[in-house]
Amino acid sequence: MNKPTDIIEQVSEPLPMKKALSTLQKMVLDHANAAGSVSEPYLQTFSIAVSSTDPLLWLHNQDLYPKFFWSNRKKDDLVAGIGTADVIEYDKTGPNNVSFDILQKELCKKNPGTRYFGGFCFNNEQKQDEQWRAFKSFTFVLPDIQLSVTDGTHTLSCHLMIEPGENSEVRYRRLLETIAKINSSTLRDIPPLPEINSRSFSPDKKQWIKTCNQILQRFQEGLMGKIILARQTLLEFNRGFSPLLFLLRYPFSESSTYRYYFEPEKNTAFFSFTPERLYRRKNNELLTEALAGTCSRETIDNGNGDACQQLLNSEKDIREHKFVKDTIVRELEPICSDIDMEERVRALQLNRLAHLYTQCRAELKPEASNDSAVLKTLHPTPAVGGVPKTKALEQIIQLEPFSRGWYAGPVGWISRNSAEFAVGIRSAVAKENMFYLYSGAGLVRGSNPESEWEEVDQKIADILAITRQKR
Ligand SMILES: C=C(O[C@H]1C=CC=C(C(=O)O)[C@@H]1O)C(=O)O
Ligand SMILES: [Mg+2]
Repeated sequence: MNKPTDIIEQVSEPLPMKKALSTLQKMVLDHANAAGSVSEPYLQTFSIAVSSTDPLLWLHNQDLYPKFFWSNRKKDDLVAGIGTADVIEYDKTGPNNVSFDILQKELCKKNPGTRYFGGFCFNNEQKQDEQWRAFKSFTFVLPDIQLSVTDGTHTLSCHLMIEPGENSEVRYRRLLETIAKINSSTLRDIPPLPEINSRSFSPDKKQWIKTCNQILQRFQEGLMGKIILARQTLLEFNRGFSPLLFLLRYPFSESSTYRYYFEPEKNTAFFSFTPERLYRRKNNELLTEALAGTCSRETIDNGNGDACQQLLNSEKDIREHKFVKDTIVRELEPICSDIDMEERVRALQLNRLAHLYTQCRAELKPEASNDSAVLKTLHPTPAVGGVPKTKALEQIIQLEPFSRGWYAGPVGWISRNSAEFAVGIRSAVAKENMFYLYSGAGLVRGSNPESEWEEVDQKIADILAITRQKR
């Protein structure tokens, strides 16, 4: 057998889904007959062009788990995946750096020429609330089957991982059974969401204001420069349903956000509509950014004002942004040979919000051209943590009345030489009929607790609007 990743591709005109599935089965079967044993992890990828299919609808029509979905901001890289050909996961409390190293080490062993999709919790030192149980400290999945859309080209692939000492025949048989379970129907029926029974906030507004004032006092004492405090909004629906409905109903065509979804068990999922990239790496080339400082259209001139202009003139938001920008540059210095952070701050217009935004390109030193080094350096930026970092992280655990789980953690994909991680904000974790929404706001000297409460409301407004759609 060849090593370590074999890519078996059938080059043909795009086939309709049903035909593509049966052709994939044939390709797998042909290789199953030549199977042998392996001395190191061996990965096979089979792929075939398939005719245009909406990956979210396709995912919605499947009844296999886990499920995931990824779309980058430009929407030229979409992937829907199901099942596990392989998983790299970890579930012990401890420093984030340990998690990053473990993922890196396991990935190196497999050296995959294809992508694993997953995420990390925000702070693995924190004991997590029950709704996060299925997500673990981190989970990265190589799916059995995936439908990807890259630059408009649709590809159906399946993966097969054989570990040393494993019976490869069993693996092939299992994969063939999984392909046989794929539903090729293109049903477009997207049911409305059920009714909401109750909604509650943690902390409530009174407690939020009290905590913010405590923090403002710390700023006065010169103990801290910035901290991001988050809120949890709990929605209780009158019955359980597929959280994927939130993605199917998200008005994404108008917004330049990532869309991330991971459903490890049926109806238990984490999803995020985040505008924020943590980084994109290709070999030693790194792209990252500072995104912090917010203005919502609704809050100026009844929605008629220019949120971008307002933001560029806001001294408090510029300062809030600068903490992130300066920290990124300072922390990248030891691991980069070249850093090019944009001088000028721009405003980025989203659906209802605008953010201050600066892009950064950097070249990683050879010894730091790996994702563990980059994750340790960048996560969490002061767009979700604070300054100084360690102090802010301690305060977050002490002051927030819930655990963050994967909220604000790195979510995305990783492979042998490249990776892309978004920051899992504007997110929710769903467990049957309970949906926990998370969002936060950066506090700096001069922040107004009431306005920060409203800023968080605006940040989850896109998700909440979906619950009000009638059909
Ligand atoms: C922490 C969040 O947003 C961050 C990203 C952009 C703007 C932010 C702000 O202006 O406070 C936050 O730092 C969140 O949405 O949960
Ligand atoms: Mg802000």
